[in-house]
Amino acid sequence: MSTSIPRVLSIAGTDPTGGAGIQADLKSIAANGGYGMAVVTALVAQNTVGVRSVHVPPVSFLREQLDAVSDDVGIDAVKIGMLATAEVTIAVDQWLARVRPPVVVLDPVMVATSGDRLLDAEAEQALGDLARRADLVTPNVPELAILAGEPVATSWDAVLEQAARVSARYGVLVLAKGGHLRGADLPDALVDAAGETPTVTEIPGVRVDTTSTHGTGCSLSSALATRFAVSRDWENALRESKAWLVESLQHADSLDVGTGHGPIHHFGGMWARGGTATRPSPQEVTAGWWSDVSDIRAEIDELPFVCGLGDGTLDRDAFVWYLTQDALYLRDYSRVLAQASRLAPTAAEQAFWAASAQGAILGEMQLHESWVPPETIGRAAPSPTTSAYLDTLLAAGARGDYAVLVAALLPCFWIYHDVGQRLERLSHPGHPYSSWLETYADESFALSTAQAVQIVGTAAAAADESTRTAMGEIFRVCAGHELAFFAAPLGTQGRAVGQEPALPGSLTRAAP
Ligand SMILES: Nc1ncnc2c1ncn2[C@@H]1O[C@H](COP(=O)(O)OP(=O)(O)OP(=O)(O)O)[C@@H](O)[C@H]1O
Ligand SMILES: Cc1ncc(COP(=O)(O)O)c(N)n1
Repeated sequence: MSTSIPRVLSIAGTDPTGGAGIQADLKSIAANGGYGMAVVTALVAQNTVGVRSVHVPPVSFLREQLDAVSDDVGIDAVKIGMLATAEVTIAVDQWLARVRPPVVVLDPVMVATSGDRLLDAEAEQALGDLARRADLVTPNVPELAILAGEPVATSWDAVLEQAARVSARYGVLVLAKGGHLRGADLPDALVDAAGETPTVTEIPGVRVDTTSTHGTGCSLSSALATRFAVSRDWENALRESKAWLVESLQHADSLDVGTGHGPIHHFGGMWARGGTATRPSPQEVTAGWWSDVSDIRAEIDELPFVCGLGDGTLDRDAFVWYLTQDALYLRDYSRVLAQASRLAPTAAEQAFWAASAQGAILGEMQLHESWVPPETIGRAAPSPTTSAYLDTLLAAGARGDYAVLVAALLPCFWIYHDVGQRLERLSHPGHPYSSWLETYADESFALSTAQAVQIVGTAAAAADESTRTAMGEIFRVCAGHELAFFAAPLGTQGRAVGQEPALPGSLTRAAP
């Protein structure tokens, strides 16, 4: 198969109330992981109570529909349902002979649950020929009896024996279904008597207490075609399809459709597990956060410290004070990066954070040591601003929520790279801070930043709503810490070294 999403074609009749026929097939194919396509054999005026009338379009038009699909789209599996007439059955048989789709599941629909005929009596011979071409036939108990040319079986053992005779007669695998028998147990079995050694693979089940069973056969056969197209294993496909069908029956009563036998809820389990809320892409999340901190970024760009760093007029003592604080910051920042590596869900992310931890402690320490002697760093104490930033990061690391932790780590990459890129353009051979300016704009830091943005964005897109909100909040808090960190050496008003300013306005809005 060329794609992991199987393209499954249903050839069947319609049910305008959406519970059976082609409408049910398309829902079932989608719920079981396939791309559904549909060619209509007959238009049926029916509802949950019964069939009112059947309109069979000209067979030439059926052929046109079938060719329109197969001339254009690769077909991974076909499910055949209601065929209505012998002429339609023969046309489908001829198309199958020509196109040879890799998987064919035939649900030999003859009589609706309501008792109405959905296949002309004279079409039964043609249906037998079609069964020979199928990989799996899925008759209910009365349909099995017609295929066998025998009376209807009334016990599960009799159903299995009849299924074996049908399997041998048509040379096809048969799904024997217990749906029409009475009792709390509801087994299904794959019966193969076409080869040398007959086999019966029984999957036990219990009856779900509901009257909403309209379209179970249509839905099960579509699920089987879809799942087999992927797994190539009938037993596995049946186990999975039956588990899905049971949960769809369990959710059926939450629908309010019709006054007769209602439909199953094809997406009941899926909605309960995953809801219907959409999720933003990784890029949308991180772009949103970036624009949310545009005020903080603008404040950083205007800081006297950043402007002085760019034009080289910054007081050297202020720069050394900044680097000393940065060195103290980087030691613990590296530990928090290592914690992200410890919590990472994939080997690639583990390696990324571990490499970043090493980069922070080695590469950047070298830069600091060329400006500030290690003894000076050893004697220095972290300023309140440095401590506040580190406390936020260390606490996020200690809480152990990977997604929130990496969102907290991101501004240090992204804002530094962003500011660094602009400052680097101002660097020149005689610039007093050129070695610093060039570090944060270099290519490997740009690559690390892009990787960090990608990792954090992916974690945010996969996270639930409340985690994603917490990630965005801590991203803004840490962007605020970046602003405070750049502001600290001079203060927002350009104060002297050592006199740390009060927190800038933007920080008071988002407390760690
Ligand atoms: N009440 C139920 N509880 C659990 N499983 C059920 C129930 N009703 C039907 N099923 C499942 O649905 C499958 C199809 O049911 P059934 O044998 O009635 O086929 P069918 O008559 O072809 O269906 P349809 O109602 O579409 O004509 C069964 O194999 C069984 O696994
Ligand atoms: C078009 C079409 N195909 C199949 C069925 C069988 O389903 P059920 O036996 O649940 O009525 C149906 N009613 N309509």
